[in-house]
Amino acid sequence: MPDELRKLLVEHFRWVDPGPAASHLVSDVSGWWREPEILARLGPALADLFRPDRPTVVVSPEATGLMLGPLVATALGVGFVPAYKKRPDGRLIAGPTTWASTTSDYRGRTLTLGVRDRHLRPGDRVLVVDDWVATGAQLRALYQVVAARSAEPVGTAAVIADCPAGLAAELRVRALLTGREI
Ligand SMILES: O=P(O)(O)OC[C@H]1O[C@H](OP(=O)(O)OP(=O)(O)O)[C@H](O)[C@@H]1O
Ligand SMILES: Nc1ncnc2[nH]cnc12
Repeated sequence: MPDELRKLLVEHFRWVDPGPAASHLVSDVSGWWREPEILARLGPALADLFRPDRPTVVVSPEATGLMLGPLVATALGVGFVPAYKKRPDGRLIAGPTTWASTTSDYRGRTLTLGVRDRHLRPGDRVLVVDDWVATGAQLRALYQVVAARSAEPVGTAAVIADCPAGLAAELRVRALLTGREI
């Protein structure tokens, strides 16, 4: 386990109080991108969690995942595919796209996540990468999208697994930190 990196991740993470109207603190991981050592080591550390599973592609949801996923894909020597969230303003993603809706996520939202069809091939071994797993709602929707494209979700590499061990096992989540450590 990369203990030095784990220490740096905790050090450069912030809980932020958005103000009196907010019901809970929000996470701020922006400090991770500002720290060159974290930026250099995070992709390889997450990639190592799944190297033996031989992923052929990395998929991550917007927004934070779009920064993290390419670091992991580069470390694995595979390609990267962004997953988009359907927008309330109706703006479309260009090209045929497979969508799946989430159950209620950690903020009580129901989201619809989509991936362009041409970027997932039958037989692809898909590694989902994200910063945080809470209810697993977004992961479940992404796994549905992957399966609908006849590809296989091998699991999820996350920085923080803030969920029960049973859920992490069911969704094949491997993480660098638990919710209690942050
Ligand atoms: O386990 P869940 O309940 O599905 O929640 C976890 C997801 O929620 C957060 O993203 P968010 O949608 O807040 O987007 P962000 O990356 O823009 O912060 C986080 O980055 C995960 O993608
Ligand atoms: N970014 C985040 N993702 C999931 N759960 C959270 N709880 C607080 N911040 C979070």
